[in-house]
Amino acid sequence: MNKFTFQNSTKIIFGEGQIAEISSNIPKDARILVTYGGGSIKSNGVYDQVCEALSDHTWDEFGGIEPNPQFATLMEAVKLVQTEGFDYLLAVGGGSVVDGTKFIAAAAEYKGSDPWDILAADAKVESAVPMGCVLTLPATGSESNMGAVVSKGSEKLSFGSPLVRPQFAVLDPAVTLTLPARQVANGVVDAFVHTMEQYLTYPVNAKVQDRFSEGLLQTLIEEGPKAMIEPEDLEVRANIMWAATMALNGLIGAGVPQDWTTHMIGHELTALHKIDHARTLSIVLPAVMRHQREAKKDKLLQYGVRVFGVECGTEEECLDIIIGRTVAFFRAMGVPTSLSEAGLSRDDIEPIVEQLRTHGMLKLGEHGAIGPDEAREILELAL
Ligand SMILES: NC(=O)c1ccc[n+]([C@@H]2O[C@H](COP(=O)([O-])OP(=O)(O)OC[C@H]3O[C@@H](n4cnc5c(N)ncnc54)[C@H](O)[C@@H]3O)[C@@H](O)[C@H]2O)c1
Repeated sequence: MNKFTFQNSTKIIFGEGQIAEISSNIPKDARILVTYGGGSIKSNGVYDQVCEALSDHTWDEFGGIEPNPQFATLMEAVKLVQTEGFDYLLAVGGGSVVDGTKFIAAAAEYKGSDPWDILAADAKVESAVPMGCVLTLPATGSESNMGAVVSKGSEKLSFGSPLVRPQFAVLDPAVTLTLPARQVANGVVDAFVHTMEQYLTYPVNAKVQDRFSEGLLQTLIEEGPKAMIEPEDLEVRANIMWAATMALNGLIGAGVPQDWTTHMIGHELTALHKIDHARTLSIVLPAVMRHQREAKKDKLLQYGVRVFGVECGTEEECLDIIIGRTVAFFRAMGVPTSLSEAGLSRDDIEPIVEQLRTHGMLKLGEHGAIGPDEAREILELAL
C-alpha cells in the first residue's frame, strides 16, 4: 500500500426526510444563497422542503445552473455573492449544481484577475465561501469531495481544493425517485467508473481499498439494473446513493495508484459532442480495458473473479469474458458502449486527440504511459 493522508470532513445526513436537518447545520446568522439547476426541484417537492427548513434563515436563490455547468452562468452567481454579501452557499441538485457551486464559492473570493485561471491555470484557491448541499442525483461524489468540473465553450476543465468540500451533504434517496431513467442509469455508470478508475491499475496489496471497491462495484451491478426495472424501490435507491458517495469521497482512492484516463478522454467527448458525462465513460472504459489488457492484467483478473465470479480456462479467455461482462452491465443500464452508438466515426477521433494535447493530457494512466498516440488507439478500439 502507498503512503496516504485521508481526511473527509463532510457531514453526511442520510435518509428520508433529512432535508429538514439543513436548518441546524447552517449558522443562524448566515446570509445564504441557494443554488439550483433547471427547476426540477420546484416540481418534485425538494424546493418546498428547503424553503421550510430555511424558514428561520435569511436567504435568496440563484437558479439556472445547467448540466455541465457553464462558466458564464456561474460568474453571474459570483457577482451576486459579491454584491449582496452572501456568506453561505447551499447547492440543491445533482453534480452539476454542486460542482458549479464549488466554483462560485472559490471564484467569489478569488483575488486574481480572471477566475477561469482556477480551472485553466491551476491558480491556487486561497479561500472560499462555505457551502453545504442537498443532493438530488447520486453519481458524481461531488457532495463530499473537493473536486469540480466546469465548462466554457468546448473547454471542460476541473479543479480541486479542500476549501470547497461541502460542510454537509443531505442524501435523501426519496428525492431521487423523480429522476428520469436516463439520469438513473447515468448515475450508476458514473459511480461504477469512478470506482474502476481507482481500482483498475496494478496490485499494491491494499486489501481494504480493493475490497471496498469490489463491494461498491458489486452493489452497483446488483442494484443498478433493479433501479431501471423497479424505479419505485426506495431501498434500491438508498444503496445506489450511498455507493455513489463512497465511490468518490477519497476513501477507496487513498494509498492506491489511480488511472483517470477514461474520465479525461470522456471530458473531451462531452466538450466536443455534448454526450452525457456517464455515457462518455461507458464508451471509453471498455476500450481502455482492451488497450491496457496486459498492463492491467492482474487487477482485471482479480476484478473478474471477485466481482463477477468468473471462472474460466486460460487467462486470455478470462480477460475476454471479464471485459464482455463489463460491457454487458453497461448495456443492461442502457448506455452506449461504442463511439458509433453515439453517432461518432473515425473522423471524430483526431479532434479529440488534439483537445487532449491542448489540455496537457500527455501522460495519462497509472504509469503515465498513455499519451496522445495511445489515446488515439483507445478511441479506435472504441469505434
Ligand atoms: N465533482 C466531481 O467529483 C465530479 C465527478 C464526476 C462528474 N462530475 C461532473 O458532474 C456533472 C454531472 O453531474 P450529474 O451526473 O450529477 O448530473 P447533472 O447534475 O448534470 O444532472 C443531470 C440532469 O438531471 C436533472 N436532475 C437532477 N436531479 C433530479 C431529480 N431528483 N429529479 C429529476 N431531475 C433531476 C438535472 O436537472 C439535469 O437536467 C458533469 O459536469 C461531470 O463532469 C463531477
